[in-house]
Amino acid sequence: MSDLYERALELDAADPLAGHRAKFALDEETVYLDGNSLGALPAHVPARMADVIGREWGELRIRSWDESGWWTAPERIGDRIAPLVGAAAGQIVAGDSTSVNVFKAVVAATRLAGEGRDEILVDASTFPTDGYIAESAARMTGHRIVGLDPADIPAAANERTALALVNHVDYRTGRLHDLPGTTAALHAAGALAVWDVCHSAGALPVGLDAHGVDLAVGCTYKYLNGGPGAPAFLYVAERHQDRFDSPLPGWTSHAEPFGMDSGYRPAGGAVRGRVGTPDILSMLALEAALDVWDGVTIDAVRAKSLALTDLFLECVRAYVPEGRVTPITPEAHGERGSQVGLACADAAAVMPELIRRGVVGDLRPGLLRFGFTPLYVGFAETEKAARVLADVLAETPAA
Ligand SMILES: Cc1ncc(COP(=O)(O)O)c(C=O)c1O
Ligand SMILES: Nc1c(O)cccc1C(=O)C[C@H](N)C(=O)O
Repeated sequence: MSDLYERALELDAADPLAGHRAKFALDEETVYLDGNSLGALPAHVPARMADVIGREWGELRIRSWDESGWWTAPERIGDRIAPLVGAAAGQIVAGDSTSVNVFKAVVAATRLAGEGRDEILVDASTFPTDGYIAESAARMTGHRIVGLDPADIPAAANERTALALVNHVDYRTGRLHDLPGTTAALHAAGALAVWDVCHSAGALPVGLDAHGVDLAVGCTYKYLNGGPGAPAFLYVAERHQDRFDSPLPGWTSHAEPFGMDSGYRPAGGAVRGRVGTPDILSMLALEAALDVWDGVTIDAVRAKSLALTDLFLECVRAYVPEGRVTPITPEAHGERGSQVGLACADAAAVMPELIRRGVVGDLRPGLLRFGFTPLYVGFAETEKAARVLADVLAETPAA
């Protein structure tokens, strides 16, 4: 038995979150390191969905909008997400996709920023959808996009900056960007901070309220385990809500939606971020999935996430043949999210073979990406993943 394997067993034995794995539909043979793309299914969700479909839809039908709480689900679920991202109640609404919420947030931020600020700073390494949407929003609002390394955004913010749209964790490298410092620098320049927290929500403390973030968007199908295509969420800080002017003012964000008024009058609070009819089945699957967080602190999740990624990096260094992979995830804890990216010239051949052998990660161009979900990933399986990776690389000729 290797020293690292023994250490992994000790870490599992001392892991305060170890018991949470049983809440998920996972098999013991697979090492699932793809929760940063699609979180695992919480085991109780199918029974809840059978009730939603069979009774709420099948028997109550239209009455469920009121009697089963369907109508208020977006803001109710927003309040369940809120503590996980450091937000007080009443500031988050669940619904639509992340892409759609990026659009709402960027356009609304230009309106909050007011006249005379004609630049939108965008994280140049952003997940593509944010860049595409920001570019289109900028064309519509008459702003100019300035693409920057997130580390350079604080120094670049000036009197022309309306907002910056930044990813909290880089989807490729797993680098954790400086949310408090960047937000403070943007505010000092009179600009707004819009954060994409897709890769940090449910993985590490975000502190939206504590750090004075203006607007944020995130998805729920990764570390929040909401299911494929689960609704995203939009955070609008309370201080901005009265002036939040949505570019998609659908009827469900109206102050009196069933008044069927031909003139738009926005609802107060987070409801103002809604658009059209909520996707109830996905929404209620997400709501049920959030039960796995009962009694879990995000600090405990963060501590385990760092221990998992530390162990994985150490095992990769110890086991993997020299020169075949290069970690692109920062070593410093303060700069690391909950995933490890390994640059690998042979990634396209290696990842399918890894998956065939039961180690499920993600393939991105030239990159092997492994996500660590502390609620259900253990230490011994993390050590095993590095060992299997080493075997696959040893058997795969270098490109
Ligand atoms: C940072 C980030 N933003 C946005 C998205 C996707 O947006 P959408 O949920 O609209 O597909 C992803 C992943 O798919 C992502 O990683
Ligand atoms: N949203 C996804 C999808 O609909 C299909 C496959 C993967 C995804 C992802 O979430 C990708 C992920 N955001 C990434 O960081 O690469």
